[in-house]
Amino acid sequence: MTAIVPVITVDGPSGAGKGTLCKALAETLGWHLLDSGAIYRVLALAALHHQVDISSEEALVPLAAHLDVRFVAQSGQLQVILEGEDVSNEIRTETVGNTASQAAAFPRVREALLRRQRAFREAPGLIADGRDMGTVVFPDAPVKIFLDASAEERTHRRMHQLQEKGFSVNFDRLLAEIQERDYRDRNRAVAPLVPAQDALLLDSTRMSIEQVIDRALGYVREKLSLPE
Ligand SMILES: Nc1ncnc2c1ncn2[C@@H]1O[C@H](COP(=O)(O)OP(=O)(O)OP(=O)(O)O)[C@@H](O)[C@H]1O
Ligand SMILES: Nc1ccn([C@@H]2O[C@H](COP(=O)(O)O)[C@@H](O)[C@H]2O)c(=O)n1
Repeated sequence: MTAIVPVITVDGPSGAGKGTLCKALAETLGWHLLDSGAIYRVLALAALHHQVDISSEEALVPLAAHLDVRFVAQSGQLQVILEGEDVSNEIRTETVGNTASQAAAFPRVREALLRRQRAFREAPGLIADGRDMGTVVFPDAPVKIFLDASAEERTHRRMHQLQEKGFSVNFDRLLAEIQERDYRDRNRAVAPLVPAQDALLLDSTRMSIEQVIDRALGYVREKLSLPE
């Protein structure tokens, strides 16, 4: 009999700190990492590159089904390769994030990406970062975390992140973009951003990165009976 590979799901809105927490969990436990948002972002970028109409589910489904994307681990970073080109930085803009969220609202687009995401479930375990990891993609995951923070705090975090990369950012415009994306992700008909019923709710608004990691790791160890 094959053992079921354990999954830890971390869902939440943009800028809540999911990627940061997931990376720390993956490194500490030595497990695999799925950044499902990167898949939606790559789809958005492919649509922009190939002038595919982002408002057409019909046009997006074949693109999603045949998406030529690879994730390559290099010096502790995950490189995202689309059609042979390194797009790791290009997919991180708010424009691509917003386009991804429009494409992600289509049920058949989500369906086309489902198997690709589930294929990341490999021994010894998987940390899955996204919006619907605990509710749709891995509903049987033994550990689920929903990581949140206020929209203002998430905007501050994103602003610092973008400024560090040399982009100049307007707080109010960024907040409006984040709120627009939140609204779309939370209110779509399929796989909306909601906590799984059995998820630990973690509001990181007033928590440092270290506090979030400590709290999450404590919860994971308790749920999976792992030693300290
Ligand atoms: N608890 C925290 N306190 C302060 N800054 C944080 C905290 N958690 C994460 N950050 C910072 O906030 C920024 C966004 O974090 P991260 O990329 O992990 O968010 P995310 O939820 O994965 O966002 P997205 O879904 O858009 O990819 C990063 O610069 C990160 O260092
Ligand atoms: N499981 C997921 C992951 C992401 N999305 C959509 O993609 C957008 C970009 O995601 P990031 O985590 O990289 O910011 C996001 O706003 C969602 O619309 C999704 O639907 N499901």
